[in-house]
Amino acid sequence: MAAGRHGGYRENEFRDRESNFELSRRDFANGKEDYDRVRNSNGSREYERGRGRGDIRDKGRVRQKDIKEREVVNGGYRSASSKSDSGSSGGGIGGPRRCGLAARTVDREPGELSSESDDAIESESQVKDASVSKLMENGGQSPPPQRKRKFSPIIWDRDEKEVNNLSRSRASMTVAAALPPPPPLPKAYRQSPNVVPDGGVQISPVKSTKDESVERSSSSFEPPLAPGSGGRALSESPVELSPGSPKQRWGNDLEAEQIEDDDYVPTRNISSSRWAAGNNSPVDEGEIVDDEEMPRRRRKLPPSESLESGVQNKLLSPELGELRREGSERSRAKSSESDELVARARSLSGDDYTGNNLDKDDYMEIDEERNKNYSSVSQSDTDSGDDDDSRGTPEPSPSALPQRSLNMLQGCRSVDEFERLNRIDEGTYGVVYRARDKKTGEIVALKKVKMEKEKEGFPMTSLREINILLSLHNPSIVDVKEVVVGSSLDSIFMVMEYMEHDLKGLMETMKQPFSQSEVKCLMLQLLEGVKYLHDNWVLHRDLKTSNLLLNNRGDLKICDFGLARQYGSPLKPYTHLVVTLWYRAPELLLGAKLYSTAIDMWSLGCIMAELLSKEPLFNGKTEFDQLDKIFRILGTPNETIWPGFSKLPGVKVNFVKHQYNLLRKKFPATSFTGSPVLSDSGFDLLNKLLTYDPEKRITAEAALNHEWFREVPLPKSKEFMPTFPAQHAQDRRTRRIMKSPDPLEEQRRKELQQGHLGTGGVLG
Ligand SMILES: Nc1ncnc2c1ncn2[C@@H]1O[C@H](COP(=O)(O)OP(=O)(O)OP(=O)(O)O)[C@@H](O)[C@H]1O
Repeated sequence: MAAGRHGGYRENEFRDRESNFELSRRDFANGKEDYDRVRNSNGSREYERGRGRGDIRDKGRVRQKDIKEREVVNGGYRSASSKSDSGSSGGGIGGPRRCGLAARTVDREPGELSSESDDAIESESQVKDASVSKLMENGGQSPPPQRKRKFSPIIWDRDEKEVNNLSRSRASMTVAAALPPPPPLPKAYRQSPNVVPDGGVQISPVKSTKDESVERSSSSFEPPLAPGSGGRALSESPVELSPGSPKQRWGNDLEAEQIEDDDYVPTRNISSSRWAAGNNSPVDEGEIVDDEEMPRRRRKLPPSESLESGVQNKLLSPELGELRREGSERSRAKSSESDELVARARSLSGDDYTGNNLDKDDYMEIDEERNKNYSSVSQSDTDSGDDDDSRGTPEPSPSALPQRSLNMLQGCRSVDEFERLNRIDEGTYGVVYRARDKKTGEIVALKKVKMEKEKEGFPMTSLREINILLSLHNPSIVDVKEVVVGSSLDSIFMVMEYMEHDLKGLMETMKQPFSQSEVKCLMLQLLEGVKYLHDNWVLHRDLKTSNLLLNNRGDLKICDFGLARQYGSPLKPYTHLVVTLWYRAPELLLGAKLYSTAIDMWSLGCIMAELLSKEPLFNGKTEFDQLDKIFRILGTPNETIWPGFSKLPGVKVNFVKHQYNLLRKKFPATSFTGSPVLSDSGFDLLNKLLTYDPEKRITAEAALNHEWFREVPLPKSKEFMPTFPAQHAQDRRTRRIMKSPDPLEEQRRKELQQGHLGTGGVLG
């Protein structure tokens, strides 16, 4: 399938009248060849090469230019001290090798690095090329010549009543037998399955995505570990460490009181938890939690096979387990309760579970009534509500769930060990606070799981998010350090690294959009994160600018995995109501029965356009309006450019036929009107991300290799990215003037209207 993925794009995609001839001619002449060259180019991973090494000569040169130009760019630039933070993870984006393109200094933007010294540091780079994507490739040296998407995309048939009924009946075991086999994730696997052209599965050795160099590079961004901090890092920003007045104490000011009220949710007869019963009083302010005691409890798990082997071998992909194990201090520093939580969260979310490994004594007694209450966890194990896990993923028996759900939180620290500084934002699934770890002084973000909408148990979206985020380790994915609990078991917080901005909020404050070289820097990081996700069988399904965090060191990180999903695992119907409307792929809008990683790539196209123009590309108000906006800009698709289009459930009437692709008008090569300019190759990438046919849409890996990243202006180094005043003191909600419609709200509305699950699609 992947083999033909991009083959037809150039011939079939609409182009606007002006650019049509030129682009088509170029594309026809060079299209396949270009693409193959880009895809297969050994020297094409320049960005990754550049990561973590920093070209000193170039830096010096560019810095001077940077200083001259800093006035003209949004925000300021980091101080020299932060610039010198070049040993950091990734160290900044090195200048890609030009592969024959001669970059003129005059074409460079501030912070853009030359690739002149690439050769000189090549050998070093081969050691340091630690990005996960690189490591997924053969030998860590160069991409394999024909890397394909690993597994057939997902996949379901919403219309098949039989399937739906079976799903709903949760007769998972029997249904599973009739379904396609799961991705090969048996325990012993240390390999990643790749689809080969003949459709078979090719097993290629998988490298740990968290090898030492990754660790080295990522941890170099981290502040030193505090002695006795359990490996947690000290605050990255000492300014934040001003002693909090009593008013600042968590749950102590007015809002906090309110929050604490909110936090309090009846504990559903949970009486055996450490917080509810075992240790009745919540941990007092200032009280030091007995760190010794908690691990002791946890260690009842047989270490050899418990969570690490049981979970990590089975979950997202074998690599992840290795990642976590082979890690580094940072990985080890993660509390083992997180591991336990992962395992248990997984058990709750229906993943295969090695619960037998748990020492029975580790469980607490739970009466039958609790069992009843907690079986709702299983009931609510749906994908955004309308799908069902039962098709093939064996679920733990309801009677097992309560024990696990209770134990899952045992051993977690209390949220009282954090001082709440301010509320950052509130999303669909949780409120996010900025807080300070009282022990270490580290500034973190705490995402409180929203419970109020989940009458029937712990929200599965949150379990999934916790589960996935604790498993993923990549410089472009926000790091979840641990999970802590509030005054009741219903008050759960994810402790994340704190990031000063999200891109949506940031762009709302910027006077000018990001420059091309800045967009390249951001897109490269984003693509690396998405490639890592897709390589590890995860679809994000809600990529948008508000879910992309940026810190003042130029690091971009993907957050909000509430809608994320493993793909390739045995199967269940997935909702098409994922991805916030503005970033939602046309196949989802049209109710396609199959979807896969390509939906994330469409979102990336929308994000790239938004970064360049500072405006959302398609800001529809409804699904229909969204499609209409897309068709007006890209042309109305048809069978020629998108085979299978006419059979999509949503295509039940004739759409107005917009004949041309007008995208180039929005992003011209040159502009006198202030429109964002984009070179031919940049436009080519944008077009490939916004390709209608998901089979032809570009993959994250191919996008990373796109020539746009090798041409001038080169990607700006992270350390030369502009800095912006931290928005932490503000509630980001107040900055959010426009917010794209929320997919879950939309879903609820639809379900209410329909009274049942429709076939999906705008007209379906
Ligand atoms: N680690 C973090 N550091 C700083 N801010 C963060 C962090 N994580 C999230 N935020 C802020 O909180 C906002 C909401 O977070 P998140 O998207 O995870 O919540 P959500 O409830 O899933 O939101 P949504 O409604 O977008 O799905 C983000 O847009 C971002 O502004």
